[in-house]
Amino acid sequence: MNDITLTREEREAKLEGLGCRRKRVEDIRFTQGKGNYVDDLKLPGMLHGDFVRSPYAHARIKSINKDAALKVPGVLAVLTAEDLKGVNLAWMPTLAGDVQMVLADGKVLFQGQEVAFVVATDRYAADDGVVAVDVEYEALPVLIDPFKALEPDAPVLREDIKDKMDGAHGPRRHPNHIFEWTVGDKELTDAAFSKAEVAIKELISYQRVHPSPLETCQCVCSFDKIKGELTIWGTFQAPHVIRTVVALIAKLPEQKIHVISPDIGGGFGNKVGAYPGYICAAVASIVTGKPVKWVEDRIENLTATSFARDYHMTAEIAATKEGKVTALRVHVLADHGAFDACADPSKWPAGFFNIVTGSYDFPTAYVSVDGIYTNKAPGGVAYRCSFRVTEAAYCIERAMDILAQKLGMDPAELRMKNFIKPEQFPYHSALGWEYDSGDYQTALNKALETVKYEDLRKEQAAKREAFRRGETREIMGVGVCFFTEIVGAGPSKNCDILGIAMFDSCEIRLHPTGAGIARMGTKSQGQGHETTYAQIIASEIGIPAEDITVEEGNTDTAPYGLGTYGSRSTPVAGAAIATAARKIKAKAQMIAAYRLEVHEDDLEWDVDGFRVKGLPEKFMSMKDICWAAYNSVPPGMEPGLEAVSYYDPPNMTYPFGAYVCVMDIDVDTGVYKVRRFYALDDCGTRINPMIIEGQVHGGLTEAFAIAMGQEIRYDETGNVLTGSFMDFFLPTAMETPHWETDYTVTPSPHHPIGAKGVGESPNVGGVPAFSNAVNDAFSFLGSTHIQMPHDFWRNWQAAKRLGVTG
Ligand code: PCD
Ligand SMILES: [Cu+]
Repeated sequence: MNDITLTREEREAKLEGLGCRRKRVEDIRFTQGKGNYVDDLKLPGMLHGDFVRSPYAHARIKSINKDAALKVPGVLAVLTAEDLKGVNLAWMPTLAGDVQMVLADGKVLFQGQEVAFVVATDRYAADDGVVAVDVEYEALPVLIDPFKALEPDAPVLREDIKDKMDGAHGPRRHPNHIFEWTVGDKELTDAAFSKAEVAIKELISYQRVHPSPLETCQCVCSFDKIKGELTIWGTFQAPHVIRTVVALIAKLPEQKIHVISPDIGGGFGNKVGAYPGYICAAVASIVTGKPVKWVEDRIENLTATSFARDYHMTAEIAATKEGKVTALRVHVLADHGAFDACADPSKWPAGFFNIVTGSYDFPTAYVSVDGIYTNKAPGGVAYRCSFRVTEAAYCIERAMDILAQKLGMDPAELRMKNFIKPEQFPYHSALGWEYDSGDYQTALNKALETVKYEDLRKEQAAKREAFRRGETREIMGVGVCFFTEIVGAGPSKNCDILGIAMFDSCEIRLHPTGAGIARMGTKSQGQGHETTYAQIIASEIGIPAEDITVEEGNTDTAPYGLGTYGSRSTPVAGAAIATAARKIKAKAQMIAAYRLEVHEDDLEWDVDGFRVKGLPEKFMSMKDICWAAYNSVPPGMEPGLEAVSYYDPPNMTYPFGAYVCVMDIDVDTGVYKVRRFYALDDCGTRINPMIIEGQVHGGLTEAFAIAMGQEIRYDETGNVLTGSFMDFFLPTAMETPHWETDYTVTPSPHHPIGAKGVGESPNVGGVPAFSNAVNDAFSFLGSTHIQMPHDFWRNWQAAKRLGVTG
C-alpha cells in the first residue's frame, strides 16, 4: 500500500528522480578525505616501480648498464626492453592501430620516454635506482615542427615501420606520415569555392595541451602465482577495455584478470589509454611474485602521458555577399607525436572531426586530415571533448567570426542566418552525421537577450572610438560561440574499440525490502554517477534514489561496458539504465497483476507503484512488489527482481549551446579581465540540474585554462618547456572568472529518457567563446586571427604587432 498521507507531489519528491537537485552522495566520503584512491592501496610486501626516462627527444641507445642500480639497497630488479622481449611485451598495440614501445627499444623518440623500469622495496630506493642506471645515448636530429614532418629530408622517426607504406588507416606518403583521412565531396566543394562571391582562408591552430587531472595515472598490479590470476587496481576510465587489452597482450585468460578502478581523482581523457607503467608493473609483479605499485609524478604526467589537440587547421568558407555559407573546406595537420596512440573509436583516425560543419547548414563540405609523427609524447586524448570535437568546434567558430569580419556583418547575425532550422531535424550534415534534434534559434536568442547583446555592441563601438581618441588603453571584446556537440559513442554500426562495439550496460538487482544495487560498465571520475544514475532508476521504477546503490569499476561484478569518456555515460549507459529498469517494471507489473487479481492491462503506473485503473484504492507499491518477487510470484515465473541491459545506441546525441564572453584587455600589458561569461547549454532532459551546473563550471574552467594559457611547448631540440605547474597554466580560484549558466531543453528523440551528454560541452563551446572574445577585441585594429593561448604576454605581443603599443 502506498502512504496515503502523502500527496502525489510528495511521493514524487521522495524519489529524488529526474530533475531533482539531489546532493551528491559520493561527496560524503570525498569531502571527509575518505575516498579510496589507487595510492591509498597498501598491500603486504608491495614493491614500487619507477622509470628511467630519456632526456633526449630523439636518440639511439648505445647501451644500458644496470649494475650500479642493482647494487642500490632495496632495488630488486631493473627491466629494459631486452627483458620485455622475452615475454613479447617490448612493444604494445595502441588504440589507433599502431604499435608503441613499452620500454625504449634501440632508440628513444620523445623526451621523457620510458627507458627502464626500476623495482624496489620503496619509492625512494626506486628513485635512487633510477639515478644509478647508466644509459649511453647518441643524439639524432629532432623533428618538432609538424609543418616540416613530411619534407623529403626530414629525419625518419619510426624506423620500425619506415618501409611499411600501408598503415592502419590506409596508405602513407612519407615515413613520418601516419594516415590521410578524407570525408565529404571534394569536387562539389571545390566547385562551390570557384564560384564563391566571398571566401575566407585562415590557419587556425589548436595548441598541444594536457588534461592534467589532480590525481596522476597509477596502478597496483598483483599476480597470484598459485591461482594464476592478475589483479590490477588502476586509474582507468575504461576498466573492461583494459582487462581485454591485458588478456590479449599478456595472453592470460580474461576471467583470471581482475581490473578494479577505485575512486578516481579526475580523468578528463588522460586515463583512457594504456601506458607503459601498467605493463611494467604487471610484468614486475609476475617476475617478483609481489604486488607492484607505479605512481606517476606531476612532471611525468605532463610530459609523457597523453596530450590533447595539436591540430593545425586550415579552414576555408565560401559564402554569398549576403552571408549565406555555400561550402566549407578544411585541411588538418594532426601532430600525433612519436606513436599513434590516439584514443578514438577504431575507424575514426581523426575522431569525429567531421562535425566541423557545426550548427550551420553547409550544402557541401570537404575535410582532409594528415596525421604525422614528431618527436613528442604520444596520445591524442579527448581532454573534455569527445574525439576531436573541440578542435572542430574551435575551427568552425573562429572561421565564422572571420567570415563575419570580412562581410562586415555581426557574428551573431551571421550564425543566426546560417543555422540549421528546427524543422530540418533530423538533419543530415554534408559530412555524414545525422543530427538528432536541435533548436538553435531559441537558444541563441535567449543568450543574446540575457546578456543584452545589442547594448554590448554599442558599448564596444563607443570604447573603440575612445581608444582611437587616446582616452583609454583598454579594448573590449565580445566572444560569441554557438556549438553543436556529438556525444554518445556509439552505435555499433560505426563505432568500435579494437573490434568491440561501443555499447554500454546496466544490471539492476532489487532486494526483498525494496532496496537495490545497480552496476554499469562506465566509471565515474568525479562526474557523480552514484548520484545521477540512481535518479534515473528512481523515476523509472519508483524506488527512492537513496535506496539504490550505484557501483562501477570492478570488472568482476559490473557488466561489460566501454567506460566513461566522450560524454558517453548518459547517452549510452544512461539509456541502458532506463531499459534495464523498464525490464524490471514489466516483471513487476505481472507480479502486481497477480497479487491484485486483475489483468496486467488493467494496471496503470502511478509514481511508485501500480494502480488498478478506475479503482484508485487498489494499489501495490514497488516496495511491496519487491517483497512479493521473493515469496509469491505468479505460477511459472522465476522469483527475484533483476535485469541486465546492453544498450547499442541507434545514433549519437547532439547537445548544443550558446556562449557569450565579454572581455577587456589592456593593450600595454596584455592583461585581460573576463567581465562576463554566460553559458547556455541544451543537453536534452536534465537528470540533475545541480550536477549539470557543476559540470559546466568545471568544463568552463578548463576551457578558460586552454584558451588563455595552457600549452605543452617544446624547444627546437625537443625539451619540454612546460613540464610543471610553474609553467603549465592550471587556473586556481584566483584567476577563474564567474560563470553564469542557463539552459533550454530539446530532448533527444531516440534516447529512452531524452538525455544528451553535458560534461564536455563547456570545453567545446568555451574555448571558442574565449578566443573569439580576444580576437573580437583586436579585430578593429586590422587583425583577423591571433593564435591561442591568449596569455598576457601574447596579448601584449599582438598589440605590438598591430602597432598600438610599444
Ligand atoms: N542531461 C544530463 C547529462 C548529464 N548529466 C550528468 O552530468 C554528468 C556528466 O555526464 P555526461 O556528459 O554523460 O559525461 P560522462 O560520460 O558521465 O563523463 C565524461 C565527461 O565528464 C567530464 N566531467 C568530469 N567531471 C569530473 N568531476 N571529473 C572528470 O574527470 C570529468 N571528466 C570530464 C570528461 S573529459 Mo573525456 O574523458 O576527455 O573524453 S568526457 C568527460 C553525469 O553525472 C550525468 O549524470 C545530467 O545530470 N543530465
Ligand atoms: Cu578533442
